[in-house]
Amino acid sequence: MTSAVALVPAAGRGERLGDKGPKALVPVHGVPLVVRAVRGLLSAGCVRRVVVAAPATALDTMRTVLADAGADALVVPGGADRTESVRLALDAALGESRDVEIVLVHDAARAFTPPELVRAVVAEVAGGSPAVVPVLPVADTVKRVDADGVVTGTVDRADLRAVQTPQGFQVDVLRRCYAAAAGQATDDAGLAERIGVPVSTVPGHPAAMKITTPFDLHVAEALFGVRA
Ligand SMILES: Nc1ccn([C@@H]2O[C@H](COP(=O)(O)OP(=O)(O)OP(=O)(O)O)[C@@H](O)[C@H]2O)c(=O)n1
Ligand SMILES: C[C@](O)(CO)[C@H](O)COP(=O)(O)O
Repeated sequence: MTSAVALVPAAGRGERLGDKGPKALVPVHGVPLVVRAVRGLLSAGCVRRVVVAAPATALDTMRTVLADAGADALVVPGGADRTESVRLALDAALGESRDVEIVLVHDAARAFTPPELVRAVVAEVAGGSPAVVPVLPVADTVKRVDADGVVTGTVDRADLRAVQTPQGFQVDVLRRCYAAAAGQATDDAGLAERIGVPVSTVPGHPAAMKITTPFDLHVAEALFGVRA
Protein backbone atom coordinates (compact mmCIF):
# COMPACT_ATOMS: atom_id res chain seq x y z
CA MET A 1 0.00 0.00 0.00
CA THR A 2 1.11 3.59 -0.68
CA SER A 3 2.56 5.23 2.41
CA ALA A 4 1.87 8.67 3.81
CA VAL A 5 3.41 11.25 6.08
CA ALA A 6 1.15 12.28 8.98
CA LEU A 7 1.01 15.70 10.64
CA VAL A 8 -0.39 15.69 14.17
CA PRO A 9 -1.51 19.07 15.52
CA ALA A 10 -1.06 18.64 19.28
CA ALA A 11 -0.31 22.20 20.38
CA GLY A 12 -3.75 23.11 21.72
CA ARG A 13 -4.30 24.23 25.30
CA GLY A 14 -7.37 22.08 25.88
CA GLU A 15 -9.31 24.91 27.50
CA ARG A 16 -12.63 23.11 27.17
CA LEU A 17 -11.17 20.11 28.99
CA GLY A 18 -10.47 22.23 32.07
CA ASP A 19 -7.27 23.06 33.88
CA LYS A 20 -5.30 19.92 33.00
CA GLY A 21 -2.32 21.38 31.08
CA PRO A 22 -1.78 20.71 27.34
CA LYS A 23 -4.57 18.35 26.23
CA ALA A 24 -2.30 16.12 24.14
CA LEU A 25 -0.40 15.16 27.31
CA VAL A 26 -3.54 14.21 29.26
CA PRO A 27 -3.44 10.46 29.90
CA VAL A 28 -6.23 7.90 29.44
CA HIS A 29 -5.39 4.81 31.50
CA GLY A 30 -1.87 6.18 31.87
CA VAL A 31 -1.19 6.72 28.15
CA PRO A 32 -1.17 10.37 26.92
CA LEU A 33 -3.48 11.25 24.04
CA VAL A 34 -0.57 12.19 21.76
CA VAL A 35 1.08 8.80 22.30
CA ARG A 36 -2.18 7.02 21.46
CA ALA A 37 -2.66 9.17 18.35
CA VAL A 38 0.88 8.55 17.04
CA ARG A 39 0.75 4.82 17.80
CA GLY A 40 -2.61 4.58 16.03
CA LEU A 41 -1.20 6.19 12.89
CA LEU A 42 1.95 4.05 12.86
CA SER A 43 0.01 0.84 13.51
CA ALA A 44 -2.08 1.40 10.37
CA GLY A 45 0.90 0.21 8.33
CA CYS A 46 0.60 2.98 5.74
CA VAL A 47 2.23 5.89 7.62
CA ARG A 48 6.00 6.08 7.36
CA ARG A 49 6.66 9.33 9.23
CA VAL A 50 4.82 11.37 11.84
CA VAL A 51 5.43 15.05 12.61
CA VAL A 52 3.86 16.35 15.84
CA ALA A 53 3.23 20.07 16.45
CA ALA A 54 3.63 20.55 20.20
CA PRO A 55 3.04 23.53 22.50
CA ALA A 56 6.25 25.60 22.55
CA THR A 57 6.21 25.36 26.35
CA ALA A 58 6.03 21.55 26.34
CA LEU A 59 8.40 20.60 23.51
CA ASP A 60 10.85 18.65 25.66
CA THR A 61 8.09 16.96 27.64
CA MET A 62 6.36 15.82 24.47
CA ARG A 63 9.61 14.52 22.97
CA THR A 64 10.34 12.59 26.14
CA VAL A 65 6.83 11.17 26.48
CA LEU A 66 6.80 9.96 22.86
CA ALA A 67 10.34 8.56 23.00
CA ASP A 68 9.66 6.72 26.28
CA ALA A 69 6.58 5.15 24.68
CA GLY A 70 8.51 4.11 21.56
CA ALA A 71 6.21 6.28 19.44
CA ASP A 72 8.59 7.55 16.76
CA ALA A 73 7.83 11.13 15.70
CA LEU A 74 9.54 14.40 14.85
CA VAL A 75 8.31 17.01 17.34
CA VAL A 76 8.24 20.67 16.26
CA PRO A 77 6.82 23.80 17.91
CA GLY A 78 3.19 24.48 17.05
CA GLY A 79 1.48 27.83 16.53
CA ALA A 80 -1.18 30.03 18.08
CA ASP A 81 -4.05 28.23 16.32
CA ARG A 82 -4.58 24.86 14.70
CA THR A 83 -4.04 26.16 11.16
CA GLU A 84 -0.66 27.60 12.14
CA SER A 85 0.35 24.38 13.90
CA VAL A 86 -0.45 22.34 10.77
CA ARG A 87 1.46 24.82 8.62
CA LEU A 88 4.57 24.48 10.82
CA ALA A 89 4.34 20.68 10.84
CA LEU A 90 3.91 20.64 7.05
CA ASP A 91 6.99 22.84 6.59
CA ALA A 92 9.00 20.48 8.80
CA ALA A 93 7.76 17.38 6.99
CA LEU A 94 8.53 18.77 3.55
CA GLY A 95 11.91 20.05 4.72
CA GLU A 96 12.79 16.60 5.99
CA SER A 97 11.82 14.47 3.00
CA ARG A 98 11.28 15.29 -0.67
CA ASP A 99 9.49 12.16 -1.85
CA VAL A 100 6.22 12.72 0.02
CA GLU A 101 3.09 11.98 -2.04
CA ILE A 102 0.29 11.75 0.51
CA VAL A 103 -0.11 13.82 3.67
CA LEU A 104 -2.54 13.10 6.50
CA VAL A 105 -3.53 15.70 9.06
CA HIS A 106 -4.75 14.11 12.28
CA ASP A 107 -5.76 15.71 15.58
CA ALA A 108 -3.95 14.40 18.66
CA ALA A 109 -7.35 14.85 20.28
CA ARG A 110 -8.78 12.02 18.09
CA ALA A 111 -6.51 9.60 19.89
CA PHE A 112 -8.71 6.50 19.53
CA THR A 113 -9.10 6.56 15.75
CA PRO A 114 -9.07 2.98 14.42
CA PRO A 115 -6.18 2.08 12.06
CA GLU A 116 -8.77 0.91 9.48
CA LEU A 117 -9.94 4.51 9.14
CA VAL A 118 -6.37 5.71 8.56
CA ARG A 119 -5.97 3.06 5.85
CA ALA A 120 -9.30 4.01 4.23
CA VAL A 121 -8.29 7.67 3.94
CA VAL A 122 -4.86 6.84 2.50
CA ALA A 123 -6.40 4.39 0.02
CA GLU A 124 -8.87 7.03 -1.18
CA VAL A 125 -6.08 9.56 -1.82
CA ALA A 126 -3.90 6.88 -3.43
CA GLY A 127 -6.86 6.11 -5.68
CA GLY A 128 -6.78 9.63 -7.08
CA SER A 129 -8.81 11.88 -4.75
CA PRO A 130 -6.99 15.16 -4.11
CA ALA A 131 -8.53 15.66 -0.67
CA VAL A 132 -10.47 13.25 1.59
CA VAL A 133 -12.33 13.58 4.89
CA PRO A 134 -13.98 10.95 7.11
CA VAL A 135 -17.61 11.83 7.85
CA LEU A 136 -20.53 10.69 9.99
CA PRO A 137 -24.21 11.52 9.55
CA VAL A 138 -25.58 14.10 11.97
CA ALA A 139 -27.81 12.35 14.51
CA ASP A 140 -29.41 15.37 16.18
CA THR A 141 -31.88 17.86 14.80
CA VAL A 142 -29.92 21.04 14.06
CA LYS A 143 -31.40 24.52 14.60
CA ARG A 144 -30.24 28.08 14.04
CA VAL A 145 -30.55 30.41 17.02
CA ASP A 146 -30.14 34.17 17.30
CA ALA A 147 -27.99 36.07 19.81
CA ASP A 148 -30.77 35.78 22.42
CA GLY A 149 -30.92 31.99 22.08
CA VAL A 150 -34.24 32.07 20.23
CA VAL A 151 -34.68 29.53 17.44
CA THR A 152 -34.79 31.10 14.00
CA GLY A 153 -35.00 27.93 11.91
CA THR A 154 -34.39 24.22 11.53
CA VAL A 155 -31.60 23.10 9.23
CA ASP A 156 -32.24 20.21 6.84
CA ARG A 157 -29.73 17.66 8.13
CA ALA A 158 -30.06 15.25 5.20
CA ASP A 159 -26.95 16.61 3.52
CA LEU A 160 -25.02 17.55 6.69
CA ARG A 161 -22.06 15.49 7.90
CA ALA A 162 -19.85 15.72 10.98
CA VAL A 163 -16.22 15.71 9.87
CA GLN A 164 -13.37 13.85 11.55
CA THR A 165 -9.65 13.33 11.03
CA PRO A 166 -7.36 12.02 9.61
CA GLN A 167 -7.93 14.15 6.54
CA GLY A 168 -5.84 13.10 3.55
CA PHE A 169 -4.33 15.16 0.74
CA GLN A 170 -2.12 14.81 -2.27
CA VAL A 171 0.97 16.67 -1.12
CA ASP A 172 0.79 19.38 -3.79
CA VAL A 173 -2.82 20.08 -2.88
CA LEU A 174 -2.01 20.61 0.81
CA ARG A 175 1.00 22.71 -0.15
CA ARG A 176 -1.24 24.92 -2.33
CA CYS A 177 -3.87 25.11 0.44
CA TYR A 178 -1.34 26.47 2.89
CA ALA A 179 0.34 28.76 0.34
CA ALA A 180 -3.07 30.35 -0.30
CA ALA A 181 -4.36 30.24 3.29
CA ALA A 182 -5.24 33.57 4.81
CA GLY A 183 -6.48 33.29 8.38
CA GLN A 184 -7.78 30.22 10.14
CA ALA A 185 -9.99 27.35 9.05
CA THR A 186 -11.58 24.85 11.41
CA ASP A 187 -10.24 22.00 9.29
CA ASP A 188 -7.72 21.50 6.49
CA ALA A 189 -10.30 20.43 3.92
CA GLY A 190 -11.89 23.85 4.43
CA LEU A 191 -8.74 25.38 2.95
CA ALA A 192 -8.97 23.02 -0.02
CA GLU A 193 -12.61 24.04 -0.59
CA ARG A 194 -11.54 27.72 -0.64
CA ILE A 195 -9.20 27.10 -3.59
CA GLY A 196 -11.72 24.99 -5.48
CA VAL A 197 -10.29 21.53 -4.80
CA PRO A 198 -12.99 18.82 -4.69
CA VAL A 199 -13.09 17.09 -1.31
CA SER A 200 -14.34 13.51 -1.18
CA THR A 201 -15.53 11.54 1.82
CA VAL A 202 -15.09 8.11 3.39
CA PRO A 203 -17.27 6.76 6.22
CA GLY A 204 -15.97 7.95 9.59
CA HIS A 205 -15.96 5.98 12.84
CA PRO A 206 -17.46 6.81 16.26
CA ALA A 207 -14.15 5.89 17.93
CA ALA A 208 -12.50 8.77 16.05
CA MET A 209 -14.38 11.11 18.42
CA LYS A 210 -12.55 14.28 19.41
CA ILE A 211 -11.71 14.51 23.11
CA THR A 212 -12.90 18.03 23.80
CA THR A 213 -14.72 18.12 27.16
CA PRO A 214 -14.35 16.29 30.50
CA PHE A 215 -17.37 14.18 29.45
CA ASP A 216 -15.48 12.99 26.35
CA LEU A 217 -12.57 11.99 28.58
CA HIS A 218 -14.89 9.95 30.82
CA VAL A 219 -16.34 8.26 27.73
CA ALA A 220 -12.84 7.41 26.49
CA GLU A 221 -11.83 6.04 29.89
CA ALA A 222 -14.94 3.87 29.97
CA LEU A 223 -14.69 2.64 26.38
CA PHE A 224 -11.01 2.19 25.73
CA GLY A 225 -8.60 -0.09 27.53
CA VAL A 226 -5.17 0.19 29.01
CA ARG A 227 -3.22 -0.40 25.78
CA ALA A 228 -3.02 2.24 23.07
N1 LIG B 1 -2.82 26.21 18.56
C1 LIG B 1 -3.30 24.99 18.36
C2 LIG B 1 -4.64 24.65 18.69
C3 LIG B 1 -5.07 23.34 18.50
N2 LIG B 1 -4.19 22.40 18.04
C4 LIG B 1 -4.60 21.00 17.92
O1 LIG B 1 -5.71 20.85 17.08
C5 LIG B 1 -6.45 19.70 17.47
C6 LIG B 1 -7.95 20.01 17.52
O2 LIG B 1 -8.15 21.07 18.42
P1 LIG B 1 -9.07 21.02 19.71
O3 LIG B 1 -9.51 19.64 19.99
O4 LIG B 1 -10.07 22.08 19.58
O5 LIG B 1 -7.98 21.29 20.87
P2 LIG B 1 -7.68 22.58 21.71
O6 LIG B 1 -7.46 23.78 20.85
O7 LIG B 1 -6.57 22.19 22.61
O8 LIG B 1 -9.03 22.73 22.55
P3 LIG B 1 -9.65 24.04 23.24
O9 LIG B 1 -10.28 24.84 22.12
O10 LIG B 1 -10.65 23.48 24.21
O11 LIG B 1 -8.53 24.79 23.93
C7 LIG B 1 -5.91 19.25 18.84
O12 LIG B 1 -5.21 18.03 18.70
C8 LIG B 1 -5.05 20.41 19.26
O13 LIG B 1 -3.93 20.03 20.04
C9 LIG B 1 -2.89 22.76 17.70
O14 LIG B 1 -2.10 21.91 17.27
N3 LIG B 1 -2.47 24.06 17.86
C1 LIG C 1 -10.37 19.34 12.39
C2 LIG C 1 -11.58 18.94 13.20
O1 LIG C 1 -11.27 17.87 14.06
C3 LIG C 1 -12.65 18.44 12.23
O2 LIG C 1 -13.81 18.13 12.91
C4 LIG C 1 -12.12 20.07 14.04
O3 LIG C 1 -12.65 21.10 13.24
C5 LIG C 1 -11.08 20.65 14.99
O4 LIG C 1 -11.74 21.28 16.06
P1 LIG C 1 -11.48 22.76 16.54
O5 LIG C 1 -12.30 22.92 17.77
O6 LIG C 1 -11.97 23.64 15.43
O7 LIG C 1 -10.01 22.87 16.78
